[in-house]
Amino acid sequence: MKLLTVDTVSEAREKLLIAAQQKKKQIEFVELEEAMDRVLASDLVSPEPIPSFRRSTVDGYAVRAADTQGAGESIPVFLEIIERIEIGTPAVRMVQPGQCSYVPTGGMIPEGADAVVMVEYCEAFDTRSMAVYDAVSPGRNLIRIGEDIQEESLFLKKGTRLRPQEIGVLASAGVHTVPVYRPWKIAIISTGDELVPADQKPMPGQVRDINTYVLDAMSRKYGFEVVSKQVLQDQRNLLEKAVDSAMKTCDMVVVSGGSSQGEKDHTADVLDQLADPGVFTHGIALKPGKPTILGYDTLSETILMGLPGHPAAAMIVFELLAVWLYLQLTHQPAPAYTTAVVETNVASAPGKETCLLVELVDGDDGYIARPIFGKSGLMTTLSRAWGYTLIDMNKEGLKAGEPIQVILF
Ligand SMILES: Nc1nc2c(c(=O)[nH]1)N[C@H]1C(S)=C(S)[C@@H](COP(=O)(O)OP(=O)(O)OC[C@H]3O[C@@H](n4cnc5c(N)ncnc54)[C@H](O)[C@@H]3O)O[C@H]1N2
Ligand code: MOO
Repeated sequence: MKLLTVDTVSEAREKLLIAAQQKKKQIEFVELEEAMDRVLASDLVSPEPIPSFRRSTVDGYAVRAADTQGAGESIPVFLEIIERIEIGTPAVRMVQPGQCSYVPTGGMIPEGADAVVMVEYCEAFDTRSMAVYDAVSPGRNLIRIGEDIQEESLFLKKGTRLRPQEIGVLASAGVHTVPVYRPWKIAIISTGDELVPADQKPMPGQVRDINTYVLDAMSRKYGFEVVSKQVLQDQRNLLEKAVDSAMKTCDMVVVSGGSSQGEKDHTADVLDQLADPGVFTHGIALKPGKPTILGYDTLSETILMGLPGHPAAAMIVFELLAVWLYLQLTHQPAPAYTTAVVETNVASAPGKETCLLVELVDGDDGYIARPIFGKSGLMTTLSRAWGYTLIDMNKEGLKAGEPIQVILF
């Protein structure tokens, strides 16, 4: 086992990124129906404008706007009807001055016309002409060519997590096979002789397993594919076997517990022994989260992560490192944040970056961040938190009223 110095969060991130960039490109194509929640792996440029023809947004009469000037509720202008355009078929006849064509909602605007008057403002005068009671300006009640997506324009950026509205954009642009990042396969291993599943009543000295559930939920929230979840007794050979087998199939193996200095804390040794080059960080200048372990195996291209057993620390480290790394590599934006002023003075750990959990309450000039204090073994602190702020390791703390950035969970 190498002697390792403690890294700052940004040093640890940098090392993780360098390791993960060695992994092969991970792009696959999925059918549009399967693309929801996947992350786009290429910038998408439309070869054609959308819509490709001018469309009416109402049921009405396509007119030359200039012809309607002076029309009003009691003063109609009279226009000759030259065509009834059907939805889904091209408009045939050009609208000349003094003429109009009926057009349904979504129908093609004929040549010559530059606006549509809604049927409510039109009255048949005789079989061939229409009294129009509304003055419209050019462009009224129609969608221009390329108004949704311009020809040759970038309409969806690499790194976009596809929501239903993006599925709609892809459908409109005719992208039915979508380039997306292959989700990282992750194995979650929790260690501890004291752990029992959530559906069991713990005996004295035992606790219910939290981390497996939280890490599974976090992984799924951010789009990892969870391939295995195991809870192991604190036995080195069991951990070796589980990590060795997970490395064969996974992009990331996360072990919670056993990261510290106790007699049963084997995680760092095991990860370092099984991987090449192995562990590159054991200890981060972060509170909570100090005993974090990070490593990489070149042959299997696996990122290895040992998380502190304390549940709040495990979740925070996973968010700050595993999620951060995955978002970076898939070009996704960082989690959303808001600004707030901190409600009270807060002391921070000297020489360590402090992750301060906060609730947000409404103040006169925006949000007030109310700190949530509590040990990293307590899970409800995270459940109450709207988000967190990172206090720089060179700062002594925060002063009441100081503006901060709150990264939202
Ligand atoms: N002498 C020292 N002791 C400790 C140090 C230290 O620097 N010197 N660091 C403390 C800090 S900070 C943390 S965090 C923990 C990290 O410990 P481990 O990663 O070795 O984790 P464990 O000892 O296995 O567990 C710690 C704690 O968390 C509970 N736990 C573990 N796994 C789960 C789980 N899946 N679900 C729910 N709770 C879990 C476990 O029961 C312990 O209470 O070390 C400190 N000690
Ligand atoms: O720093 Mo440990 O990671 O609280 O609880």
